Amino acid sequence: MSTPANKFLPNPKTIAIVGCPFSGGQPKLGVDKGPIRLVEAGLVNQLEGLGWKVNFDGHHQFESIAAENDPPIGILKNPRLVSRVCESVAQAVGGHAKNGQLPLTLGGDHSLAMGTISGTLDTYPDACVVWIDAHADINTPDTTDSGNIHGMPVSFLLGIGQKIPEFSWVKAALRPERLVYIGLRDIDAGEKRILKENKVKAFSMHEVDKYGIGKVVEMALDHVNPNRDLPIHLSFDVDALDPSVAPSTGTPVRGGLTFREGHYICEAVHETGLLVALDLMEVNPSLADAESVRQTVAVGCSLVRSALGETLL
Ligand SMILES: NC(=[NH2+])NCCC[C@H](N)C(=O)O
Ligand SMILES: [Mn+2]
Ligand SMILES: [Mn+2]
Repeated sequence: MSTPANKFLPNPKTIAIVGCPFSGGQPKLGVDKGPIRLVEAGLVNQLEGLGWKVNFDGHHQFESIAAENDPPIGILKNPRLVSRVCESVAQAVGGHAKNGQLPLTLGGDHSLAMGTISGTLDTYPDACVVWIDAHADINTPDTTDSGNIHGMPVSFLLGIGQKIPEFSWVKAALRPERLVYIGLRDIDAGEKRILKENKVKAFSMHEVDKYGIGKVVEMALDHVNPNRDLPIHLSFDVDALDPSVAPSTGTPVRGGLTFREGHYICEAVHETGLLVALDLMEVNPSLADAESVRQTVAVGCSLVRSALGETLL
């Protein structure tokens, strides 16, 4: 099978897998095993089967980055570690993108998107971000209740909130009008205010129920990519799916996307021919029974395949 045209990638179309066994942006062990399980499930072969050339030379090793002494900054946990890991992920993703490859980042927790999206914007400054999640991950150092940085990457990318010198490498390169959310249903009070103040477009599960997923994706793309000519970075947190579909994740929230709604989003993004980078985050193989883990890993692989060209017919 050959994949349809992509407006930004040269032939042979190549995926660079950036495996990120990292859990420092949140407190639950096991999310660092997500990328290992996704690759073990056969993801590389599956993508080759869709006609891609796939570069994967092992998962990133972040051990050497481990911060010697990493006390909280305010209530932010593991701040130096998260910052350094994300900086190295930004370099990896940016490097692959500059080489004309499509970086596929496997998380790991969603703090990593601070790195992936920085890398994308470094190469494609006009790129828009489609963020699929139960959560907005837009807390600032002042608004976070948890101190978990996986709840904060978007605020760093937008350059809002208190500046922390340890994160000074993050350019505020994302413009609010280039960001859209789908799937939200668990937003902190401070985040609601931030979304309003910055006029960030968000389609919660309420809008998915009201309009249906087809219309929601069309409206989302109309907002961030009205002429369908800008590169797209798709950042998919598996907890956007309903916990009955993807149970093995650290912060499940009921009332989520169905299996088909999640896949439809990926298929529709693929159809644009504009996808330049993809994240699949927050698969945690330690948080459920073996069958739930298998189900979540399988759904993760199939979301990735849909975004990269698998079709039903
Ligand atoms: N990437 C995620 N799963 N994020 C969950 C964030 C939850 C909460 N809003 C927080 O700031 O801690
Ligand atoms: Mn989430
Ligand atoms: Mn998230």
